[in-house]
Amino acid sequence: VLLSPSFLPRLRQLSAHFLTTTASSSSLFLRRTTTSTMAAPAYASELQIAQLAVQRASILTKRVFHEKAKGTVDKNDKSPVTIGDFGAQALIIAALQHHFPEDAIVAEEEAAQLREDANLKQTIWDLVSSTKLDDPAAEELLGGPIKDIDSMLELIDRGNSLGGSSGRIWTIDPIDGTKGFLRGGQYAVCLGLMVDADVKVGVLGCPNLPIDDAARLTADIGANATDEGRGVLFSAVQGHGATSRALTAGALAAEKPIAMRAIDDLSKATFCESVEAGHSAHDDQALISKKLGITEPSVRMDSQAKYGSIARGAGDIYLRLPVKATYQEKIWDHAAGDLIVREAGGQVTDIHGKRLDFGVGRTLANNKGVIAAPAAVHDKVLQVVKEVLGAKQA
Ligand SMILES: Nc1ncnc2c1ncn2[C@@H]1O[C@H](COP(=O)(O)OS(=O)(=O)O)[C@@H](OP(=O)(O)O)[C@H]1O
Ligand SMILES: [Mg+2]
Ligand SMILES: [Mg+2]
Ligand SMILES: [Mg+2]
Repeated sequence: VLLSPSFLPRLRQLSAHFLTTTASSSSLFLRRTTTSTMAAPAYASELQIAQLAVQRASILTKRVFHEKAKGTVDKNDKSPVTIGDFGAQALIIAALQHHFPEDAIVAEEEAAQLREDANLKQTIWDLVSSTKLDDPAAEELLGGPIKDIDSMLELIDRGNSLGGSSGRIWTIDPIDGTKGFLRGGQYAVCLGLMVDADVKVGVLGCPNLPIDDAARLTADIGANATDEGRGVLFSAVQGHGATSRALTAGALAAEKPIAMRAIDDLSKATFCESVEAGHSAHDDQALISKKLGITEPSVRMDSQAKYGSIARGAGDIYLRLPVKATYQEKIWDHAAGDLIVREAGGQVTDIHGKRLDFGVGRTLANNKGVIAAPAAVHDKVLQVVKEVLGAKQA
């Protein structure tokens, strides 16, 4: 039984519990916990695989980021998708499939367009098949390379789950902030695990954010910026706090706990919002900020890098007020960020004060907009949001 093929994934899953990385070395070490009865930390294996999978996918997105031609195609909804989005999704799902083959996956992209375009498919395959972690043990832990081009397409389409309120469901945004990615700004590789609709693990790879948690919040990475001093991996496990570490190309770097800034005077707060005016209502957000007494201009930044930034105290408030009443936010745009902010001492709700409900499908159909702020001041921010939006409707 132990050596039967069906047992292998479970065996890998178990062994991952006993694998841990060390900051001082670029390789993974097998480290046994002291007694066999000692419980592994909650979701330790899921966290480690998620972090390494996001790191590996980030290597691929960085390669594409530095290319002038990013292989952009338009999706049905006219939003852009690049070879980086498809490639990163394939690599993340390959690692999840290797370790947790029974789990459902809700991912943003699908392979339909690639099946019809041989060149596009080949370009992505060239990229995917030549991207690996530079630490052999870590790469092997993720299951190594994808077998062939057809397997790659199948893996991309494994992300087609409809989601729901029960069981284990991963959610992936292979490149969040694709428009920022194309503009040369911030973007994030996002992965979350929900169990019965509750986010248990959240990981965000932000290749263009400064490694330094104390760096001033800025969306601008500067023309001709290099990767020097950039690249952060944010993580959280429910009930275990949030951390940041340098994003590497191999084994995991040493982690540091992160926390939101304690702000007693809201006028000193910094708030961040989307770059695209079509994604959140800049005018309403400006009014709210003014009513809160905030004097600093907002920092406009693409992607869930906003959640990571406020979680480490580089900013304080993230407002995402709806532009269109009909738009439903996607679960992959929020799951990891929601957990990371809450584990860092924040609160995240919609504009009605409801927690984000990840259990109703691929979208946040029960929510409108997002307000993320330090727990102590969230109510005050919510109150002002309600005043401003209420006055508009009156
Ligand atoms: N109309 C509308 N309203 C709200 N949100 C929308 C809308 N259209 C798209 N999207 C989603 O926005 C995701 C990017 O969010 P950002 O916060 O990065 O926006 S912005 O680019 O900075 O403006 C973006 O994620 P990616 O597609 O992964 O980039 C979309 O899922
Ligand atoms: Mg998109
Ligand atoms: Mg997104
Ligand atoms: Mg995306």
